[in-house]
Amino acid sequence: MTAFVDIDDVTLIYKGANGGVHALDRFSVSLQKGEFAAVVGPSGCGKSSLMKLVTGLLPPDFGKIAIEGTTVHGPVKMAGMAFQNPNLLPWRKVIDNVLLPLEIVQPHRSRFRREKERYRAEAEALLATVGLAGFGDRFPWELSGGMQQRVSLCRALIHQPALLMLDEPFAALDAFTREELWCVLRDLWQKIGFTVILVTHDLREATFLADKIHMMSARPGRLVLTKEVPFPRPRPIEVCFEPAFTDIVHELRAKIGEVRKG
Ligand SMILES: Nc1ncnc2c1ncn2[C@@H]1O[C@H](COP(=O)(O)OP(=O)(O)OP(=O)(O)O)[C@@H](O)[C@H]1O
Repeated sequence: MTAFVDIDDVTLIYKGANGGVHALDRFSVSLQKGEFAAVVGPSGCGKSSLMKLVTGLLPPDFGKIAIEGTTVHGPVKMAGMAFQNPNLLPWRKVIDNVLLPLEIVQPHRSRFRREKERYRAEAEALLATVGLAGFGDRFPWELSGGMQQRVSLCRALIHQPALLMLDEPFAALDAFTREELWCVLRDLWQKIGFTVILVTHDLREATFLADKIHMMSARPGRLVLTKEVPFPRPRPIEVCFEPAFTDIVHELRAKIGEVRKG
């Protein structure tokens, strides 16, 4: 079966003085449509760089990336993105933050004025799905960090992207809110069925959410391990307390400890 995302033998070197920074080295991973993949690895190993390559914000020096069989040569419109910082525009109401990509990305952009009411209804429905019904008219600064991150997920998904790219989206949240947001993401993914690449430092997060966990070496990032997570779907949060879950987290932690030492 053709991979939905095919990262094929990519190398990335940031040019600069002293020979530049060798960020990724011959990295290959592929994802099937609808798959949930997590990428973990030591700090600075090239995880965010990989996200930039997959979304077409940077070209690889060697190797190639293809999405649905088409080689990526520039920004990938079918991707939604969310980061550690929710990056909401403080002068726009929550609903207008969620609607922002539709004002930018075609074909929505040319329809936006004419069909604004329909788009608003879709945004309200998405906000309700993440537990923010009735919050559309608030401003971002009236919301907690966890609520802002829910808005950021809605903004990433409003144009119905086939691919969702998440770069440590829950890292700044407290442990309890983080687990709530894991469940929000799990439910959105199960309901909508997009493909996900999640970069995270949190091995419990990766094990709870992902179908497969890809571990990178210290820089330059190479693929050192792919771990399939065997727990059936839908996964209740209680799975995190099962011995088999803890075993996987320990196994990953031990491996990261080894690769950090090089
Ligand atoms: N624009 C850039 N120019 C030069 N070097 C860069 C640039 N962006 C990243 N790097 C370097 O490339 C390497 C990989 O960075 P990257 O941000 O991809 O790592 P990361 O795994 O996401 O890090 P962390 O886990 O700390 O967020 C680092 O050594 C970083 O300093």
